[in-house]
Amino acid sequence: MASIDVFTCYTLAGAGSLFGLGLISLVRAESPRVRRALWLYRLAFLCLAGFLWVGTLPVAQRAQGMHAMIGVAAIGASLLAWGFRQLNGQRTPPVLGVALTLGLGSVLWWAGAATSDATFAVVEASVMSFIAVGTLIDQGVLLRRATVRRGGELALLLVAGLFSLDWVLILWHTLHWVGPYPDHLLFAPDWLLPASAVGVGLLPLSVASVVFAIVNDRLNQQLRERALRDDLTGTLSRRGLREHGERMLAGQLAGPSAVRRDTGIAALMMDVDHFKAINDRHGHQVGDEVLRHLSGVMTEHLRDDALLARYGGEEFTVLLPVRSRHDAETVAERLRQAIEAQPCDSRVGRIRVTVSIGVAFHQTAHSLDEVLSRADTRLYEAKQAGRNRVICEPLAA
Ligand SMILES: Nc1nc2c(ncn2[C@@H]2O[C@H](COP(=O)(O)OP(=O)(O)OP(=O)(O)O)[C@@H](O)[C@H]2O)c(=O)[nH]1
Repeated sequence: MASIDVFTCYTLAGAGSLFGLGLISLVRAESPRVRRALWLYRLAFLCLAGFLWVGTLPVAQRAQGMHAMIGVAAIGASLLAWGFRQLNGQRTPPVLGVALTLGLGSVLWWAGAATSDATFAVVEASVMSFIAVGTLIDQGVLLRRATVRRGGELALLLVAGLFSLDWVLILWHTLHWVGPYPDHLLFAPDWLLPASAVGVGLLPLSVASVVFAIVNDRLNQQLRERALRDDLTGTLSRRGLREHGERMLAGQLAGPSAVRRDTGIAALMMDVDHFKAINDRHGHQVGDEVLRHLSGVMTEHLRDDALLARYGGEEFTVLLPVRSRHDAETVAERLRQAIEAQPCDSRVGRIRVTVSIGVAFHQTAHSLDEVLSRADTRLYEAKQAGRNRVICEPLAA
């Protein structure tokens, strides 16, 4: 005899799904993609909440109730898998998602109504194994491709792994089953039954809490990122430059801004020439347009590995990995020329802008403040020398 009543676990699964529904409804997301994912999770938990109904049926009606519920549970599990894809930015065409989800549920309802109990059991175990293993593979591939792996996503992968293992074992035992048809419909030997039942019971609970944690974690990340951005231009703010810049200097940035062993870092301090005159002549709003235009031109001409920040009023800073002093000077000169060549098409017409740039190099043991201050000194020299030019610190500096 199994030491645990499977129907108690089904009731737990139903209650856990309702809890999950409540938990997911508490999450607020800004991105439409995440909002769609949350709707898929809500629908999934609504389907799985049907287990609560089965748990409360009189014993004589439970088998029939389970036949109906297993189709709904397959729809729920399929929606969970679809929700995870959506959460991770993978586009699943809605037609495909709906067709697969309803298709799997229909196969089970058809098998429950039109085939023998033994055939239904095999179809049930096959469909659930297909969803579980498919989800596991899909999540594994998505996480392998992801640039950042966080604990929440790995926890979800672990849940999918355990769920898959459970269903593959159930499938194997169902195919080799001899004996009467169990009314709880889990074809597993006594040693596996409690684990499978608890697994079914805990799946919605664990998925709901992990998804809740993932979405909240991303929201916090977004808020943090926003705090590091400048509202007007969308470039890094001074605080953002400090945070990302310190990490770039320490060689801790991953992705395109990672600094390789053979590269140094150049700091460019750039100031718009006679910006006050633009404000005075056309007003602050046009001045703001010019600043947005400048950040657009610079973003266009900088590689992905550069950090661009608005350091203050009309002063911008660029930090970028370079192989040599010559490279840094080339990048700075390219930016200066691009800005000079591309006037700002503002509401009052075309406005020509030039910039002065000071360049310094990061050497080991130099702090961010120190290297920025050296670049600032060169910027001052560029202004003194007549503006619209690049001045680079000499090699020995
Ligand atoms: N529109 C706008 N203007 C700003 C902003 N922040 C600072 N400013 C203006 O930028 C101007 C900077 O002027 P100055 O520091 O005198 O320098 P400049 O006129 O560019 O002259 P040089 O730097 O010497 O070439 C000031 O008029 C500030 O009010 C901003 O966010 N938007």
